[in-house]
Amino acid sequence: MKHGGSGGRSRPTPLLEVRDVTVRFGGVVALDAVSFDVAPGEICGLIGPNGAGKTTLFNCLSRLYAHHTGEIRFDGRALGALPQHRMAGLGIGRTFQNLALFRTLTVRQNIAVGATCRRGTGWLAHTLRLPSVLREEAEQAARVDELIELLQLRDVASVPASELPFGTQKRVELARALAMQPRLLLLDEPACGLNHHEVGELGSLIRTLRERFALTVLLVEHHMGLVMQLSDKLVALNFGRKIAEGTPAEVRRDPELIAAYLGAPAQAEART
Ligand SMILES: Nc1ncnc2c1ncn2[C@@H]1O[C@H](COP(=O)(O)OP(=O)(O)OP(=O)(O)O)[C@@H](O)[C@H]1O
Repeated sequence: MKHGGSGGRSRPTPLLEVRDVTVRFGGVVALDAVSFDVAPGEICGLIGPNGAGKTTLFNCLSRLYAHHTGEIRFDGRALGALPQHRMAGLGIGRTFQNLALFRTLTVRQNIAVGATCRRGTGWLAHTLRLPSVLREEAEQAARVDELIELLQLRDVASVPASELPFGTQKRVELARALAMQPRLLLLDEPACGLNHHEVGELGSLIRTLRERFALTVLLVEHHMGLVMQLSDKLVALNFGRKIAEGTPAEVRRDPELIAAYLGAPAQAEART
């Protein structure tokens, strides 16, 4: 049974609903009427060959890109209707394919930036140092400490991010995203650049984090071993179109997906 399911009878109300989303860059159709749902608590893998549209979809979910048609709903609310500055507090956290850390800030400071994105108190309360502000700051510091422990960053907490190995920087970025207390976590190629041992650890870490923080996860990943063993369901894209959706066992047998990865002639159609 899928995590977050209800005894296999009916699926719960989706946390994320993607409906007929289309994005064009000039003549290139990066996403072509893509639709799928992600249920609360689910780990959904988004797969497809290079240029399939996976990052474009992530960028639409973070409102970095606007979709031309269709609708994206998070917890029942249309994302397009929200001003961009409200996104940070909405409950969608993400990591980036090429890392987006503040390089000169320490590990602790990077993670703390994520925590302050969720600040609920206003500037006047901060100026007056009201008890609510002190309480909030204590809670944020405790969350940063917890994330430093969970992601095994204690020994490097005072080290500038730029001085750390790539795999450690990825854990810092993950911690910063979690500090925002997301309900939906978007992971863009978390296994990229990691060695075999680190990929194994990453799989267990993502599971642990899902349980600990009641997360729903959307995962873009080229590492098929990881995405197949971790995901409750998969959505496969090719040339911007959804070509398959289902459990890993169902999707891995899909002829169109196999052809897309092997580059069969049938898939060589232009997308313009
Ligand atoms: N900002 C942009 N301007 C123009 N074209 C873009 C832009 N972003 C993406 N594209 C194009 O849209 C298509 C989908 O790209 P996207 O990066 O979403 O694919 P992807 O599945 O994430 O690929 P990869 O696995 O290589 O990261 C590609 O043809 C890409 O060149």
